[in-house]
Amino acid sequence: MSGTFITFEGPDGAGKTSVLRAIVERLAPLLGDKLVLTREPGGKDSQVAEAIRDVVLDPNLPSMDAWTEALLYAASRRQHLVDTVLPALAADKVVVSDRYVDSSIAYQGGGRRLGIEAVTEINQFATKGIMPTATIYLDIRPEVGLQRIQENRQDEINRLDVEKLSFHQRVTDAYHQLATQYPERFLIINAEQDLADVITDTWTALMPILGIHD
Ligand SMILES: Nc1ncnc2c1ncn2[C@@H]1O[C@H](COP(=O)(O)OP(=O)(O)OP(=O)(O)O)[C@@H](O)[C@H]1O
Ligand SMILES: Cc1cn([C@H]2C[C@H](O)[C@@H](COP(=O)(O)O)O2)c(=O)[nH]c1=O
Repeated sequence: MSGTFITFEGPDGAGKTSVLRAIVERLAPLLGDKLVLTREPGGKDSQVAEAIRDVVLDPNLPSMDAWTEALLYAASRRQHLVDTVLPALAADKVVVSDRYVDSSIAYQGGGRRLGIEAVTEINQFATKGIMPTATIYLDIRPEVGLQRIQENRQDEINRLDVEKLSFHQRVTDAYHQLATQYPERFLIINAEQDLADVITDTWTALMPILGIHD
């Protein structure tokens, strides 16, 4: 793996989509076709991973078993790695992914209470241990993120958005545990600030990783 792999993580409503849009606008003129923006579950140019996304996020499938859910996320991740991430890294590109393994550990390990170790193990199998160079973590209290979603969002509400606050609190607790465990990889951004400040802090954190000088 010779390129740079950056992931964005955070609870629902943290602002990943909004921040990523602004960061990509600034990065695109600098990196051109060296920049690959993708997301999970699913992913750019990954038909199979996108098909799994449709199933795993479908609000009409409330009977889905929690382990089935964890395995589907891991399967989607595997396919996305093979189709998109690994070829781009091999071509020395910068891959920016909206969510990756940490989401499974936080949502399925913490939120669904499957346990951090078990979910890490499933994902080790799926990814062969490929981890990002850096992870931007948009830190927000779950109640603030959920309120943003309720107040503002126009797009679809998925199976996890409708979970209770206690679920989202466990997700956030698991993220904090990961941030403590991997302090060098996790770049923590205060996502409760105004969007412009969140974007500035994210850009400042990314610059040294990407070798960009203002
Ligand atoms: N810093 C901010 N302050 C206030 N509102 C914000 C901020 N960042 C994003 N929002 C708003 O909150 C809502 C959720 O933002 P966004 O979709 O970017 O979050 P997200 O992390 O991608 O959410 P999800 O993971 O649930 O898709 C949007 O309506 C967006 O305009
Ligand atoms: C990768 C991944 C995602 N999730 C959850 C987290 C979110 O609620 C949705 C994705 O929605 P987004 O708004 O498009 O980010 O899926 C998860 O539970 N486990 C995962 O591994």
